[in-house]
Amino acid sequence: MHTQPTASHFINGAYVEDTAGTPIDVIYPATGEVIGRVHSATPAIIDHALNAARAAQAAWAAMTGTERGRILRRAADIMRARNHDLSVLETFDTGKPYQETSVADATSGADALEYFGGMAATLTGEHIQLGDDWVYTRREPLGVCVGIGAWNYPTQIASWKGAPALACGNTMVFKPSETTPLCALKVAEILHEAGAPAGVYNVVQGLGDVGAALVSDSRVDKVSLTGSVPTGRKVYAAAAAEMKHVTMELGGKSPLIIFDDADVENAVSGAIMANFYSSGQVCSNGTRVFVQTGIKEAFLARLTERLGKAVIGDPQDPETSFGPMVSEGQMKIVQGYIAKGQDEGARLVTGGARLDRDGFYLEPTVFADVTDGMTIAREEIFGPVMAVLDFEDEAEVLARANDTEFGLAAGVFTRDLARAHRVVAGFEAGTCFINSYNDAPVEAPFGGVKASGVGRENSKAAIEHYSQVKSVYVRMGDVEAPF
Ligand SMILES: NC(=O)c1ccc[n+]([C@@H]2O[C@H](COP(=O)([O-])OP(=O)(O)OC[C@H]3O[C@@H](n4cnc5c(N)ncnc54)[C@H](O)[C@@H]3O)[C@@H](O)[C@H]2O)c1
Ligand SMILES: C[N+](C)(C)CCCC=O
Repeated sequence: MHTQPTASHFINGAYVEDTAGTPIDVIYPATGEVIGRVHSATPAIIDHALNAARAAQAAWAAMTGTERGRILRRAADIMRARNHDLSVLETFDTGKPYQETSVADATSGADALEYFGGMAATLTGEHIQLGDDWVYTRREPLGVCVGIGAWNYPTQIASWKGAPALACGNTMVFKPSETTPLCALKVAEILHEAGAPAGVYNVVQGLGDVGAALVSDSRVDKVSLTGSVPTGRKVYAAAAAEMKHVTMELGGKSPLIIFDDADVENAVSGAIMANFYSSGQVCSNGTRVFVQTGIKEAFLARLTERLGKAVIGDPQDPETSFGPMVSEGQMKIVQGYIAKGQDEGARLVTGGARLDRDGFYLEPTVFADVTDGMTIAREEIFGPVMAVLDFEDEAEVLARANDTEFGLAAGVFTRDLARAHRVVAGFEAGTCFINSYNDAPVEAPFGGVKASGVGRENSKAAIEHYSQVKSVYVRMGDVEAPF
């Protein structure tokens, strides 16, 4: 099958193999078939990648922002031109429907490359006049950045981390999730085809042990992780031990509040986008759907009707709108949560079963009459399971929405815009939506508060997390000293 990569790793501008590393099978989630194999990075491969990134960094940073930006923008153009092939690969890697990958993955990666490519030339310090003396600041790169990815958006994550890092003059070693190792290799290939010098963007494969080895290496200046909260705690602690910079894009259990006065059709569309896109495997999903009692039955009836229209099947078929879980393991985790929901007394409105076909397919599932203490209302499920909770008034629902260790995202549907802004101001969440859900344009900061993360991806905010400011005091006259 054409998904077999040329080799496991991309280092110093070339594909590299070391078959001494543990084999990692690439499994197509729609069939369960093994469609490729990579090898986990050995210590020699990790060493090679970090040395390459270290060696390339000074010359990359010495280029003008215009030159670096031109390369990133060229990479964006190549990525867009290859959107079809990259989307097919993303679908093999993740099982997400081509209908999604063709509009949301390589396109989002290209947006990041284009946006930060455009911004690279504008990254400057400032001048601060102090009488005759003055201070100027230099915006400098951090050095070598390590990116570690989750499996739900492999092309997007590799690009969202790589683009701002490279724009600022850093180099990167990226480790994709072991579940989806293929797409990041293409990102590396494209960047180098666009003119990125050897060593500027490298990819190594592996499980958590490879990630941990990268995080604790003294050649690394910054770590950006997309992953679960438990992994985030470990990575943050390891990075802190050496005072490295971090970005943590972690999990969530986000609230979506639907008031009685909301447009039902839009609220249902928002709830679908907040729960069933990518078969529910989205970090920012609004999986605690608080519905005001006056609209509840109309909402549930229309939601069930709309879910009946999901086209579940071969994810490479452009007509398919709902695909499998990424892996058998993830499917089993989600099945465990569905069973827990039933055991704890939630009402199964629709779905709940595994499909009788090859691959890791679960039905879109909705539970109603969920209460705050139930496991499905407290833990991140990362699958197509929506929990609908009742509420009566605004103050009550806001307090319940915030009663969680997570704080990635939150949304509200209402026609009363004053209320919408008031509710959003009260949300303890980093990424919020009014009468919409899960939009993530590159121009907007994306990230979480509380246990959901540290730092922001995308937008101008990301620059703060991939650069540091040096302050230079310039005295124009004599120096006064006490003795
Ligand atoms: N906030 C966001 O932007 C965002 C985006 C996508 C996914 N996520 C989160 O990711 C999770 C799902 O992804 P996952 O199951 O791949 O997460 P995970 O935490 O299991 O793994 C994430 C990555 O970390 C690596 N890793 C594991 N242990 C490590 C260690 N000790 N040191 C260094 N690296 C280590 C893994 O190999 C993988 O590449 C969910 O919680 C989801 O919410 C967050
Ligand atoms: C672009 N989305 C759909 C909001 C996904 C962002 C990454 C989280 O999983």
